Amino acid sequence: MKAMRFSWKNICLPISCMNDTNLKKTTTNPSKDRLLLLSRQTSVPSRVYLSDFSNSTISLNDFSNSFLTDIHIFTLEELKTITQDFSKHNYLGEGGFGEVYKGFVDDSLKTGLKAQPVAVKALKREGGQGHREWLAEVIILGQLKHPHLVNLIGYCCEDDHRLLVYEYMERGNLEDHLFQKYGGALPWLTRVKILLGAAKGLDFLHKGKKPVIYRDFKPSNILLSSDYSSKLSDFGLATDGSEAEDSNFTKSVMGTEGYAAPEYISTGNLTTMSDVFSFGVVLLEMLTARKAVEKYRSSQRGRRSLVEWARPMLKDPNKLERIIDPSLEGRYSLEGIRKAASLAYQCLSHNPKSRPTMTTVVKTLGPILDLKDIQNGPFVYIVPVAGANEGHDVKCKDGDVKVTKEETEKEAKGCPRHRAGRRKRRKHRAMKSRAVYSDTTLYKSLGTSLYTQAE
Ligand SMILES: Nc1ncnc2c1ncn2[C@@H]1O[C@H](COP(=O)(O)OP(=O)(O)OP(=O)(O)O)[C@@H](O)[C@H]1O
Repeated sequence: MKAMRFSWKNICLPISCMNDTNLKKTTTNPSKDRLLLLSRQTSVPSRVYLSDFSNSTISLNDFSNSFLTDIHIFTLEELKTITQDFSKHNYLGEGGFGEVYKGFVDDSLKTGLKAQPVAVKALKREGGQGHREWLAEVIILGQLKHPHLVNLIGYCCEDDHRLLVYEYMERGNLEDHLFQKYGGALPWLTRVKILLGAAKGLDFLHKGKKPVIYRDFKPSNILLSSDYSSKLSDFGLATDGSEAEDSNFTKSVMGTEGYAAPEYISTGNLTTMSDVFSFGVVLLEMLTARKAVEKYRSSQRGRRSLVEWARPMLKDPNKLERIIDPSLEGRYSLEGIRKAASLAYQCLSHNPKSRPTMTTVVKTLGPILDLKDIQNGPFVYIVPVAGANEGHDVKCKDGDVKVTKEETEKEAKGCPRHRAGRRKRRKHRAMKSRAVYSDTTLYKSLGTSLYTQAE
């Protein structure tokens, strides 16, 4: 999905990817001196930060990439080969950075390269923001390795071409699953498992000496493996904490509408608590299967914030079930839902200091995964709502189209929906009906590791 970014910072770092053959061994630039020192290190190097590059004309190619962990440098020709010249058959999608293609690598391409499918992201060459984003991905993902961060396998930096090569994630991004682009509605425990993994990824980022602030936490940036293990991707907007000390670092607000913390939008002050707020938004999306920002032609202002709409109901046990994704068909632990709603409420606090840390979020979500008092209803087919964000208004069982009770209640509570063309949409949806699997079904088919806390 292309992000709807409400403001865009375009940092042009004075960095070149061309070899500087005249590079002197000592400079008057402390950042450059630090980089040269790091480049000569043979033992385990200390971490390199984004700010190390900001005042420097030094490039990644100017010194050995000793600080990058297991990162391969590819030529453009090699990446063309593995993606069949970026053919449309290999096309996976497009985001703000550029297009993404599937490829396959093995050690015939580079010695020591594990045989595996990969995703190759190619920077839009006309896009202004690209170089800083590309660099952030290489610097951060090239050094930080964790089971819940997508693995960066390598990069290409040739003339003005900037590409990134990641491990391939079989199930694509969470947004497509949650909003039912394909597959059945995600079962409750799968949602918890995905959230827990993503929370662990954020917690890891926040725990460093200089915390990494991810800044763009949203479902399209959470990738899923075959067993629904989640990994954070898209580190283009991430900041490793070093930039705040840098006078060149602008305080422009970046991110995606609906996910950014209110204090960050109003002051530009970015903290780890901004990520916690975004996590709360995604947690709310997982509970409701509604998008952070919903657009309505019929409503007065034309758009509605999920957070503002749902927040009052999160702490009211009598109202809570009204906002829960009806396609779950009640197949969830009520205690788990209540705990998750209470956690979302805390994450979405206006006061950043009242929000929990990601460590607390992980500790709260873990036990919810163990609550398996989940009802198993009959096997039903759900007709997904267009974008699943206009209200879960239509449910199809045995070919019937019915309007659910929730729909009536939601409308009564000021949750507007499109009326025009509804019949037409139902027909269209009925053709694309998808099965809803119970958690138990997935548990069996994917093995017992699915809902256990492996890491
Ligand atoms: N490692 C990967 N494995 C499999 N699919 C991927 C991988 N990385 C990206 N994709 C897919 O490529 C498409 C584009 O992803 P990308 O991360 O560039 O953009 P986005 O996150 O959808 O949008 P934005 O950049 O605006 O946040 C998405 O469909 C995504 O699921």
